[in-house]
Amino acid sequence: MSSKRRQGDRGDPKTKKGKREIKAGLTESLLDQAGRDAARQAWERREAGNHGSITLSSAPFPHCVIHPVIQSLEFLDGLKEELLGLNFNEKSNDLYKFKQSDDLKRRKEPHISALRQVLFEDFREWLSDVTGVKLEKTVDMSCAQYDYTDTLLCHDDELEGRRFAFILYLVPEWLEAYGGSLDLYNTDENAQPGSIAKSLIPKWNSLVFFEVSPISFHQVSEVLCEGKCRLSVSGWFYGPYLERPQPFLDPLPLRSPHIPHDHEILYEWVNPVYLSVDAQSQIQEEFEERSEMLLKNFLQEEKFNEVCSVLATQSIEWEQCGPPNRRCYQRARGDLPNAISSCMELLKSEAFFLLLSNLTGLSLHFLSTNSDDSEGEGPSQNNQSVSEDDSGAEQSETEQGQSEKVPLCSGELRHWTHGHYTLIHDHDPERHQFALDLLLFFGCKDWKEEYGGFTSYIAKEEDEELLTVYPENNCLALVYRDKETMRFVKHINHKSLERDASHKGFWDFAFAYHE
Ligand SMILES: O=C(O)CCC(=O)C(=O)O
Ligand SMILES: [Fe+2]
Repeated sequence: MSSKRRQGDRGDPKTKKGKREIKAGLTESLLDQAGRDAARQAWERREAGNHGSITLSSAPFPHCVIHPVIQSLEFLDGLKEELLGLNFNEKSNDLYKFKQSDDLKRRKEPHISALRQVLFEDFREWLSDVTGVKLEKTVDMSCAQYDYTDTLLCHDDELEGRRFAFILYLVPEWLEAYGGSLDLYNTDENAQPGSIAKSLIPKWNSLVFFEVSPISFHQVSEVLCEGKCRLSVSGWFYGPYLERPQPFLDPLPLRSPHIPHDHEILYEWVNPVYLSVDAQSQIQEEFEERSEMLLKNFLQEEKFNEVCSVLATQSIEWEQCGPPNRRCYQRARGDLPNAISSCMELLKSEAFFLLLSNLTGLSLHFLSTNSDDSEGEGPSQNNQSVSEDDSGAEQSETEQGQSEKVPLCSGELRHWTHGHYTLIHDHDPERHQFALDLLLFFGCKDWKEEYGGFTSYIAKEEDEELLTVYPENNCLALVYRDKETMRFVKHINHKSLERDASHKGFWDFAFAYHE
């Protein structure tokens, strides 16, 4: 059957219903033998330079821009028309937001077929020759459309067998200010991305390719201009599998036991409606069922307002958190203004651990009545986590062989503004753990869902969304997360600046509590 299909694809187009053959010719520089030899030599020596329409560069990792790449401009117009006629699907997750066409592997449109042929036959042959990598015939290409606020955040493209990534740009005249550049990242001694080393502005009829490697970190920066469509065809060439180095592990956030503080601190800070025994047992019942809870107006109003105004007006030392393939936001450090450090203290206090135990049914304090030893079961057997099918069986596992477990917490004050996000990644030390997540929001007035900045909880492997927490003033979100649950904060896009052009964004206290 495959030979039949191949024949069908390649049947002589001139005679087929008398149609004119559509061919996408490559630029002279790619056909010329002398140019090819020069490019091969330069690639081998990692030498930057121009060879006709080919520009080779080696920093921050080997890549190449070919402009122009296709000889016939008429062909590209036809191609663009066919591409825009395809069905596009909105794609959105932690890493990206853009529109992707149906797979181009089997499309029969004449220009798309011709492009497939020229890229995966003629160009692949050139690429193989120049780079010395034997490339397979595997076709992997799709069409992407990035509009206002779309982005593809920092990633390395690594997947078994991918050796070269390519992108053919079909964009109108493009300016740096439009965003949508292909940014290439520097990497540090741990092969983690840092700053942006180079931004490539997309150009009509240009093709970029780069070697996929453990350091080929890149992003499509957010498109900042309304009404501009960044259209491209991209994909990968496959070859022999390369060994990957061991992944870099993030250090585990520092966890500490509660700090001594009696319940006075609760009466000072927390809305009294959450302090009555009745309210707490009602909340606990609901939490045990749903594993999540939003407590509105959580702090007393004056306290909330005080923290808000300090956040907005007093100087706080913010540290940029990375690496960009994992996160991008600001974390408070150093000496904090009084109102802020007192709020931190509240969340770390013994009284607060007990309050959380009462609100959730988790055993975060030895005085909590939640450890149902009498039934001979683990402390929180009755707590179903946000991932549905959890039996809670792993609860009895001891952590790092500790015989006596002390409830612990870690937490930080974070600032969220345009361009910030967190990503799900395989080497998150917080993954595969049970935890009670706490988020408490400030400065979110008029924040809209379309800005991003919400926290999404998803089930591992499936892209199924379990729960989304939207930033909301003085709202305390509690989520019991299990080993199968992952979370991310959605990229905050350019629209967020319509709310406050001064990049104020919002703030949250983000804590995790472990039984
Ligand atoms: O469109 C671009 O410039 C890059 C696309 C990309 O990195 C990808 O699709 O993996
Ligand atoms: Fe990529």
